[in-house]
Amino acid sequence: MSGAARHIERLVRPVPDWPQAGVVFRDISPLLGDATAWAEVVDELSEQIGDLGRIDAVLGVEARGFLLGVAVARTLGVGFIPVRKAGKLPADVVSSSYDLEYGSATIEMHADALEPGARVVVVDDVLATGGTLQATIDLVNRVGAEVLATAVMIEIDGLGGRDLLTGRPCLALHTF
Ligand SMILES: O=P(O)(O)OC[C@H]1O[C@H](OP(=O)(O)OP(=O)(O)O)[C@H](O)[C@@H]1O
Ligand SMILES: Nc1ncnc2[nH]cnc12
Repeated sequence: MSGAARHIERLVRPVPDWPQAGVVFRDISPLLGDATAWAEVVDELSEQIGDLGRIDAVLGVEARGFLLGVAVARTLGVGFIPVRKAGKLPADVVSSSYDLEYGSATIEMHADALEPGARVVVVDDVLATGGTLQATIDLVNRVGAEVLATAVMIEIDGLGGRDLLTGRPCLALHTF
């Protein structure tokens, strides 16, 4: 197990039956509060993304995807593009709706956020059903840019996320 995976195993708190019965919520708050562990997680994911070759930007999905995505973008020296829940971005947007482990949502990206042909990586904290990452890939495709890979700290096994995200690498530091 890598150093980052050990930190994730130790510092991500399982909360049973939240936000609804049957879901084990993986709370990253204790990990965010540990500066050394968080730095190692950000550095390890950034290194794996850096190995994929040149990228033009990192995308992250509101809200927890912002925390990791901004840190990874800064580490790699590329820009960060926010993908937000519906109704939050002020200029023209592209939208996509999806289902996740405990509900459904619509996400949006500014229509002019990416040049056609841009090569990006989408970063999030958790991969569960894959609905959020797949909807983000759809947004990127709609503006003519390319998702080289998706990258998460935590993959939740048994929810089909990895099977949904075929066609490009899906990096994950640890699986629960
Ligand atoms: O693979 P999926 O089934 O799509 O689930 C993963 C998504 O669920 C969580 O976000 P959530 O929508 O709960 O929003 P938050 O970041 O605002 O807490 C998590 O941060 C991922 O974005
Ligand atoms: N079980 C879970 N824990 C944390 N975030 C999630 N997003 C979707 N499912 C989740």
